[in-house]
Parts: sequence; C-alpha cells; structure tokens
Amino acid sequence: MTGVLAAARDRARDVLDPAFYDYVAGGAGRERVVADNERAFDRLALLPRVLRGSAVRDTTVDLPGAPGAAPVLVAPTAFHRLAHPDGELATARAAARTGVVLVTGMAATTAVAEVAAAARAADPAAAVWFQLYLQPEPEVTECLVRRAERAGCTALVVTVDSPVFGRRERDLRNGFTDLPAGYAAENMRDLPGGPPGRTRDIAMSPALSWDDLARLREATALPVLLKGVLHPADARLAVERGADGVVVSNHGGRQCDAVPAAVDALPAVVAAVDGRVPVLLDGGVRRGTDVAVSLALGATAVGVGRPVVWGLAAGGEAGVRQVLEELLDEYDHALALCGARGNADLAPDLVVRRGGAR
Ligand SMILES: Cc1cc2nc3c(=O)[nH]c(=O)nc-3n(C[C@H](O)[C@H](O)[C@H](O)COP(=O)(O)O)c2cc1C
Ligand SMILES: CC(C)CC(=O)C(=O)O
Repeated sequence: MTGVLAAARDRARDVLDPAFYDYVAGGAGRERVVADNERAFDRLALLPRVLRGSAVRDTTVDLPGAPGAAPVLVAPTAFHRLAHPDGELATARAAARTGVVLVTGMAATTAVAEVAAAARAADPAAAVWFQLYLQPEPEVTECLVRRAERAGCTALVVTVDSPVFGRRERDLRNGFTDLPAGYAAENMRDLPGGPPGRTRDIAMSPALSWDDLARLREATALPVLLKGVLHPADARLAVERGADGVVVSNHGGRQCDAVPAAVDALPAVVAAVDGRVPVLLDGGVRRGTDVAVSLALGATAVGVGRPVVWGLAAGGEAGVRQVLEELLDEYDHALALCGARGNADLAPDLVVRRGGAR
C-alpha cells in the first residue's frame, strides 16, 4: 500500500500500543484472507470508455436510511478510544463532514447515543447505522435495538459471519484478550441479565438461525442489512427473509482464513440478489479505483475498516477525514478516467482480469 492511507497506517504503527496495532492489522490463521482482500483488487483492471464523460460527476448513492450518501462507508470497527482519546466521537464527526455513513456498533467504546449526537452536531443530515451481533437472549438484542433507535440510527447491520470468534494468532501471542482498564464496550452496559452499571460480554453463538433474524425483523421498523454474506444462496435467503441489504464481507479476513476475497465473492451475490436490495462490500478497499471496480461489479457502496482506524490513530478527526476524502477524491477521479458521468455508468464490462479477459 502507498499514498495517504499507507502513511496513516505507518503513523498508526508508530503511535499505537503494538498489541492494539496487531489486533487491528491482523486476522485469522496465517492471514491469507487479509492479504487476498487487497490482492484481489490488484488482479482486476478497469477498462475505460472514452468520449462520454462529464465535467461534473454524480457519486452519491441511495442507501437504506441514508439517501444521497457517499459511496464509501465507515465499516464497524471496535474500540476507537484505543486508537485515539476522542475515539468514536472523532470518527463520527469526520464521517458526517464527508457525507459518509458511519456504522457504529456494539463494540464501540462510546455509547451509540453520544456517537449519533456527535455526527448530527457536525451535520444535521448525517446518517449513523448500528451494527450488532444477535445475542442468544432476545431481550438483550432488543434492548440494544431500542438504544440504537432512540439514538436516531437509521439502519441496523447484523453481522452474521461470526458464529464463533476467529482464531487470531497475533492476539493469542500478544495476550490481547481484554480491553485495558478504563475502556469498555459502552453499548453493552446495563443490559438485561447483566451486572447493574457494568458491561456484559459480547456473545457469539453458533446456534443462531434465520428465526432469530425473523424475530429482529419483527422487533424493529428500521432497515436491516446482513453483514458477512459470501454464499449466493444465503444472499437469496436474506432477501426472501426481508433483509433490506446485504454486505459481502469476510470480516476483513478476521474470521475464517480459507474464504474468498470479498471482491471475488461479489459477482455471484449480486447475481443472486438481482437488484432487489442494495449489495454492499467491504474488505481490502484501499483506493478509489477499488471503489470503482466494486461499483462496476454491482456493489451499491463499499465499507472501509482498517484505514479509518489508521487515520484516527494518526490524526483524530482530521486523520479520518483525510482518509475518507482521499478515497472519495480518488473515486471521482477514477470515474472521470473511465468516461463515467456517475456511478450509474459503471457496469461489469468495465472490469477485466489483469492480463486477460474476465
Ligand atoms: C479492528 C477491527 C475491528 C472490527 N470490529 C468489528 C465489529 O465490531 N463488528 C463487525 O461487524 N465487524 C468488525 N470488523 C470488520 C469490519 O467491519 C470490516 O468487515 C473489515 O474491517 C473490512 O476490511 P478492511 O479492514 O480491509 O477494510 C472489524 C475490523 C477491524 C479491523
Ligand atoms: C469485539 C469484536 C467482536 C470485534 C470484531 O468483530 C473484530 O475484532 O473483528
């Protein structure tokens, strides 16, 4: 990686506690998927059209609960206060000021109400989504959903790729298993069955099923997106079971170290969903051209995880803004170079395998 995002990563490596840096940078097993998410974009090339562009390009997208958003989202990442003292509040302000949807989540070190308020203070039109893991006890999940609703979140993102926690060898080696004293997953405080005033652990359960999703569907009027879908049959099921969007994601290579790169899994999911709901992607997006490739292959928008944490560690709100603005500027530039007047001009015929036809 080179450029603004790589500089942020290098700065982050200098300033962060090495165990936290490893937690963010690392992934499951031998980190084959972490690497492949980025490399898969290197294997794809853009095939531009000529003499049909526009001096002004429309890069906005309509997402559930976020009309007119930027095509890049902040993917949910845990524990921002370990990256910078301003934590999720800085991320929220940066996302709001760049028109980017922030997906905050259960593992945030700042409560969702404060995060959403900070985003709206920066831009009253800012959209914040809430990511959750369905908890084995439905009343715990429901309490989290109510908190997100009361905070003014406009969509829920349910992460379904984590029936169990991935085996992350760097974390095992470093003993990074608990948050340091003074930090907590604030959304997990004062939940049913939990110790009063204290936080519950985030539970992951391999016993969850589509019925649990149906229960959530009935419990809220908010749009619900499923994050962590790779198999096209699951994408089809998700739509049939009422999901309002699907996020193609392998959790940044942090769960199973044998799955395909996110962008390689995208076309089959797009085909299965067949335009019925938006398909988003995250994993390995590091350049505006990666955004263009993803949208050309049928994604409505893409999420970025690690680069946001690097930006936050490197420079707080300004650091996150720099990362997001760079990606959005590069994407607009890529559109111009492809002869596209906007996202709508990107189509699968603009993407070929590097070194040969797709
Ligand atoms: C440090 C870190 C923490 C993460 N925490 C969460 C989380 O709490 N919930 C979740 O659904 N995904 C989580 N993810 C996965 C991201 O949402 C996203 O899928 C992934 O980071 C995208 O890949 P990228 O980092 O290559 O952009 C986390 C990723 C990282 C790097
Ligand atoms: C606290 C964890 C559940 C966050 C996570 O999903 C991750 O580290 O990938």
